[in-house]
Amino acid sequence: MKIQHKGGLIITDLEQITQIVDQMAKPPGSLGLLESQIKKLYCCWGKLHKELNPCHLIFAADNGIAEESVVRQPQEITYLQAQNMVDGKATISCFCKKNQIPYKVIDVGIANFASVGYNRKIALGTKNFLIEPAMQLEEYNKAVATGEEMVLRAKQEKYNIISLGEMGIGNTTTSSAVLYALSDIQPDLIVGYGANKNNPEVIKRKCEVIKQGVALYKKQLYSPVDIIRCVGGFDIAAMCGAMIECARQRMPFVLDGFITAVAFACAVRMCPKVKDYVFASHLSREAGMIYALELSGIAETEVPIRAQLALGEGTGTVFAIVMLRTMLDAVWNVSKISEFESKILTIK
Ligand SMILES: O=C(O)c1ccc[n+]([C@@H]2O[C@H](COP(=O)([O-])O)[C@@H](O)[C@H]2O)c1
Ligand SMILES: Cc1cc2nc[nH]c2cc1C
Repeated sequence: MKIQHKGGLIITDLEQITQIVDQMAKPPGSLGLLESQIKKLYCCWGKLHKELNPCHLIFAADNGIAEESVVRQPQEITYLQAQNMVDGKATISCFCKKNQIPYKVIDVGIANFASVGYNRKIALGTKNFLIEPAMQLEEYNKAVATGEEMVLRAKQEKYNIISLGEMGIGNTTTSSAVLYALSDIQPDLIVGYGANKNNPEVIKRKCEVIKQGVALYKKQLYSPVDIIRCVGGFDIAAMCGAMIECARQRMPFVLDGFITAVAFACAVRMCPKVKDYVFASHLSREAGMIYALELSGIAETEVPIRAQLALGEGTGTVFAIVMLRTMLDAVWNVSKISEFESKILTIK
């Protein structure tokens, strides 16, 4: 890897990137996690970029399991909120616009005959996994291919970092089911309120559904592919495909909350080098978040933001992008500590 720093210095490895950050006029290490993140960013790219050029991808889909009383929200909200995103009227749209982050909404399976954003609709939602597998292998493959396609497009469009978000009523249940099947961590630890804050009935029902669903397919769940296909969702499959494509393209990507973290846990199992490209953004309020991160080897200390967020859509990623963008600018514009020395000598 060769990176050219201002002043013509050629940087050939991580040690030298470290040097640039350490040479900034500040006490060594005083920018904490931002320092290690910026070093990781350059390792991902393997070349000089002075600007962060982010693209935010939101995968939207419905989940058949929503009909099992695991949510209090009507399924139609997936369609309506995805449309709000496209129309600039969702939280993620406002967050992105305010921070000059282009975003794309990709319909991978909203349960409405009309499509929203990029039409990559695979079906009108997945199936209810208490009755039959959430999706067929062919459908899983289509979702993964859509994730890959969107990352390849972003690469061609010269974006140099991807952030991921999702929208789908019922997807905290599919995510907990996937995490349970992947890890065997007990459901009561990894089930949260989702979009139904402080509703204990929902938690109880989610735990039952997850145990029952995973037991139903026990003999088929050998790999993350089987798990996503049987109890997951199109959004999880698409994000998994996107993350693996990011690793192939040397494209760093930013996680949001629980659903993205579960997709990541699957992606890492399938392709361990995905871990070299991931940036966590926040610690979602959803109970399973910490377990999903831990399972995929991300320590709590690597997560920059704790703000009790639990919205999804990729809202937490926006703040992580702003942090990275701000730090990148400082790396190239803060003067060097060595410049103090010459000035002090001059004064003397
Ligand atoms: O990202 C998270 O951590 C997160 C936590 C709770 C809820 N959500 C969002 O809420 C929806 C899923 O909640 P639920 O209760 O319908 O499973 C879905 O659209 C997610 O984007 C997201
Ligand atoms: C209104 C609403 C917006 C959302 N955005 C992501 N998940 C959501 C769930 C609901 C219910």
